[in-house]
Amino acid sequence: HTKRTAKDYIFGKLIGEGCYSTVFLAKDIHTGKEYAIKVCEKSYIVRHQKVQYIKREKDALNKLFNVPHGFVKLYCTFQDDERLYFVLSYAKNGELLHHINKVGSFQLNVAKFYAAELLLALEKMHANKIIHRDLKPENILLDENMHLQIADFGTVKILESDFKRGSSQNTTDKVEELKEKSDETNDRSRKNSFVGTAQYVSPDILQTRIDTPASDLWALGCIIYQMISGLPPFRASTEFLTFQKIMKMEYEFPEGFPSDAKDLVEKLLLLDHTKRLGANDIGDTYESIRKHPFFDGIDWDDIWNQTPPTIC
Ligand SMILES: NC(=O)Nc1ccc2c(c1)=C(Cc1cc(-c3cccc(C(=O)NCCN4CCCCC4)c3)c[nH]1)C(=O)N=2
Repeated sequence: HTKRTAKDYIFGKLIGEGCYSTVFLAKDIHTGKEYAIKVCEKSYIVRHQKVQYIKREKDALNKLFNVPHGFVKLYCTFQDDERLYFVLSYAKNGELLHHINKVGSFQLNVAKFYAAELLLALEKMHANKIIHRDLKPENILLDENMHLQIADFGTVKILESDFKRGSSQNTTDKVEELKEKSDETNDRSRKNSFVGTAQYVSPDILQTRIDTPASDLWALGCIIYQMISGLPPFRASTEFLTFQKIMKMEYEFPEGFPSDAKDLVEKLLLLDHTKRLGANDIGDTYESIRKHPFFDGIDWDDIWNQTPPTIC
């Protein structure tokens, strides 16, 4: 078909907001299919030097298009004078964060299931040399069958092709962005979820400005902790105090936190990214994490075909 424009869609409710984007539910007038259309204001992107982030997001989504499970898909892009449009998968059951908050915290079998799907998605992302760098329950979606889809690749880093797991690359862009967001947050309404980002950001991004897939393993540890306890491990009233807690490893497990889960989280939430479980695994799978007792009973080859456990 001819190149789509905004006129080919009926725009519905607002279903997401980023710091430089707004996401709408939309219906294709020709096919009746529902999509999530991410709209970015060109003026904002240029003014805040986000052009490289938009390009990286498109590159990452294109690289992941043929991965059958675990990610929202980018179907097409188009633009008009003022905006860029990304036509993405609509994950009907919304954000993982909504489901955690709705029930307070997940039963162990539910947390294990979604931690396993998240690990498989991380394996595929990292095998494609993509580091997400902003994994959090707001960016993890559930599709109409309640399977996991990672969204929002606006802060990804795509590593050079000769990159080997266990190594890292220097970068300065992420910390500048965090500072910039924090500056923006100071001088405008707290529209974006910058505090949420602070709660999952790894020490390597905060302190050493190192880009490593192990930053996403840190976020995995935070998300497993949150699915089981209901709250992220590092939380404070401001971004700065949250950063302080992260750098001082100031977190604790609530009474009754399952021991296998506690052991896995402790092996992921390590300041030294090279020591995190999985950081030195070779090949395209995180065997040392898959083999952890927390994941006992997971059928890694069949999980995407299974009916997810009911969240209750
Ligand atoms: N920054 C980004 O790139 N953000 C993105 C990108 C792609 C994308 C994205 C965000 C999506 C976010 C999203 C949000 C929602 C959503 C938000 C609010 C309400 C609902 C909703 O009521 N869905 C119907 C079923 N619900 C399910 C949840 C419990 C209540 C009933 C869905 C569904 N999907 C999405 O579906 N696809």
